[in-house]
Amino acid sequence: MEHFHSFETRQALADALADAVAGALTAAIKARGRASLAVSGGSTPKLFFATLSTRPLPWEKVTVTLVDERFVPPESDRSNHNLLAAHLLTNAAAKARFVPLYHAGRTAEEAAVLASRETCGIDEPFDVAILGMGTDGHTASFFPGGDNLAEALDAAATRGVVTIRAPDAGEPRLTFTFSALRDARFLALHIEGEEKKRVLEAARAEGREEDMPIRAVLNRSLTPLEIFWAP
Ligand SMILES: O=C(O)[C@H](O)[C@@H](O)[C@H](O)[C@H](O)COP(=O)(O)O
Repeated sequence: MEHFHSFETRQALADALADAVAGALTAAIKARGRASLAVSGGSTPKLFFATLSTRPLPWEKVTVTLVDERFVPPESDRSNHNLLAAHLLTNAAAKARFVPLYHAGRTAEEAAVLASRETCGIDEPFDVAILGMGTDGHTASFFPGGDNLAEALDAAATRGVVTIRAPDAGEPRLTFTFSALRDARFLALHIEGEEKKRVLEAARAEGREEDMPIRAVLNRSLTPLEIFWAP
């Protein structure tokens, strides 16, 4: 099941997505005293992050982590941690607790084990998970041709963080498994531009998940997928 939300501008999308996320976090805090938010990196979410960061929430009760991370130090301009530090974990949201996936001085595999351990203290399921999508149909770090794709997409796999290496991924990646994302209480896909809309249409057509891993989310998520799109 999915709902498609279309906006005239990227700022209107950022406002609406920030409202929806703030609402979901507020509801979680009311129900359980705390909230969790897993976000994706890449270039698309900057405006949304900046907008969300100013929302007046009890951010000290919110734990933020990454859906996926590039295996680079946080100083790198390829780092999603770096992106969050600059755009999300600032303003009111500077009070949130951030749990990184990257670990210095470790192999990617060791970092995945550590990240799985450190993030398993976060309530399951995530209150909010926001996904992005690449024009090759990847989401999170579920890349076509990824060496660990079968495990990453296996709904029965242990929830946690695994490594993925893929020809188009650049550096090795750390990613939450599909099993850890598909039941988020609020699950959104944030995409912008006509090209990504066409890619989404192509993913909705029959085909193998391994070719366009976003299909796993479209077809097998346990929560209705809220798709936010602007030109
Ligand atoms: O670290 C990452 O690269 C991601 O989390 C990834 O899944 C991203 O959401 C898509 O690649 C879209 O990226 P863009 O927004 O840059 O198109």
